[in-house]
Amino acid sequence: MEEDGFAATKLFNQGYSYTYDDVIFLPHYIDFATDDVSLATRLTRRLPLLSPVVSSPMDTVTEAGMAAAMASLGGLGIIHSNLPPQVQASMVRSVKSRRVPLLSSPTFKSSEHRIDSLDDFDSSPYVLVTQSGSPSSKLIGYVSRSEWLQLDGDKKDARIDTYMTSSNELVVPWNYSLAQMDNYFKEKKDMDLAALVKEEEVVDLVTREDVDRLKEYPRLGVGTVGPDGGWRVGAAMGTRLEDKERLELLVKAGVDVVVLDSSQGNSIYQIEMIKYVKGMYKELDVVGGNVVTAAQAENLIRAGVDGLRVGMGSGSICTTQEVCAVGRGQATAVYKVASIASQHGVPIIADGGISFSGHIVKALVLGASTVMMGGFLAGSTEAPGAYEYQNGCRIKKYRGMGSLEAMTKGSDARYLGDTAKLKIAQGVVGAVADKGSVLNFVPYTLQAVKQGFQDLGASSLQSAHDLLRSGILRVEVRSGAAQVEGGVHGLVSYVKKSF
Ligand SMILES: NC(=O)C1=CN([C@@H]2O[C@H](COP(=O)(O)OP(=O)(O)OC[C@H]3O[C@@H](n4cnc5c(N)ncnc54)[C@H](O)[C@@H]3O)[C@@H](O)[C@H]2O)C=CC1
Ligand SMILES: O=c1[nH]c(=O)c2[nH+]cn([C@@H]3O[C@H](COP(=O)(O)O)[C@@H](O)[C@H]3O)c2[nH]1
Ligand SMILES: [K+]
Repeated sequence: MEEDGFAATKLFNQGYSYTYDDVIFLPHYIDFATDDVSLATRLTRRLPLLSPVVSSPMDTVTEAGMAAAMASLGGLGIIHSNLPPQVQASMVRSVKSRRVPLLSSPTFKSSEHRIDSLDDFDSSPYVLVTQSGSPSSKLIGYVSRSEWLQLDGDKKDARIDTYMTSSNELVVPWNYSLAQMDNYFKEKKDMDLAALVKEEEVVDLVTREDVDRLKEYPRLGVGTVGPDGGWRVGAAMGTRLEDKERLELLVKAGVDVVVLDSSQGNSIYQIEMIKYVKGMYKELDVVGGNVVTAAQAENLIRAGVDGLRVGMGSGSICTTQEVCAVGRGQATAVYKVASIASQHGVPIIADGGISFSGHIVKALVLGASTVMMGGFLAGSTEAPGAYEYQNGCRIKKYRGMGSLEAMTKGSDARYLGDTAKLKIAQGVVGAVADKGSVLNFVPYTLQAVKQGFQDLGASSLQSAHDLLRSGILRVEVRSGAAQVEGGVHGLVSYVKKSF
């Protein structure tokens, strides 16, 4: 018999380090509709997700806004740790105190205060007025940016209570969903904002305009909701002594999972930290990594991890393979680590190197339970930072956590900044194009992933993994020419619009 394609085990045991673009799956048999594909999965042993997508713990990718949006999509955000532990913990709290994927962080004032300048409206079109001027007291009114701008010069400097709109009707429960917010605004025709209140504290405000914008995007499902009715959220931490204090604050804030953030997780530092976390906080799942080999994975599994993060040097901003000559092609890394982790029931996160939906299909079929993305999400509205213009293009900054710039900001200690003077970057600072809201492009991306699964005859992640391991699903390596052929070619010009 002529062999038609290869079983994955044959392909990945030939001494090559393959990346996603090197490999291609051969189609199998379709006996179900695209919408019958379920991408439901687990991030860790005990954390179920409806969508297999996770945002990277990077300071240009995941803060509270991204984490809330990822949770609303059924995925999860991991808040980076390149900031003081108190600030990271407050972001965790912020994500967990809302059920609409919006974050506006308004300025709070008391009625005797004055509005100093337009800066008070930087983060929100409204300033909220409470009895004491802090979020944890009774809401008595608000001032909108446009109203304040229309005031005469002198009036602008007057006490807020001389011109604010008084209202005691603005308040809605913190856990109102988008649909409930929409109903609220439909009923209250003359109201353009509502304040989310949790345990006597104003956690944020939602405007009619926000809700109308979100309604334009693909419909959200229930999202990743924890037992307390709030979004679930993860946080990154390191393996130093001071990270134990960070961990305590994160746990107090209600963090659902912690990720030990390192490029080479198979270290005495990480193994000790895994044991510490598992010993101290039995209910908390911990992700170890990064790893790219079975031996690394086995060590961390033995130490007690609940999930593994896979990838070394595959990230779009990574220079680790160039600088340190260590790493692995991401397709091989995912396949090899999944082979061992699946025997222990430990889910793996394929981290880095995702540029489009096909890469997600490859990662998931090769054994990952979720994909972690940095660059793919960094140009979105929800990523931290403001848009800028570069050569006429609207962009956002995206940088490696091992870039000199990110190290200087905060991760200095981890880079031996405390003991060594010679800093070596393992990442770059760059920019990515504006992609709009993740609430828009992620659902389309996931629909494309479902189409890939349908072509492979896999109606779920488990079924894809079974087809691959049994050798029914056939794989091949693409030659350089096959990769060119697989892309758009031979055109003078074209426009690529995917949805
Ligand atoms: N996935 C990837 O390919 C890569 C990711 N990165 C990202 O860059 C950031 C930093 O990664 P790393 O430099 O690997 O951070 P890291 O914190 O693991 O390591 C920094 C240095 O500190 C040392 N160290 C850690 N804990 C220690 C302890 N308790 N006592 C003494 N020394 C200790 C490590 O051995 C290493 O030399 C992370 O956000 C990571 O995700 C960086 C490079 C590659
Ligand atoms: O070599 C590196 N130097 C860095 O400075 C760096 N910062 C982040 N990361 C890793 O890259 C992942 C994101 O990759 P993508 O942009 O391809 O999604 C992330 O999730 C990380 O695993 C780094 N790797
Ligand atoms: K790279």
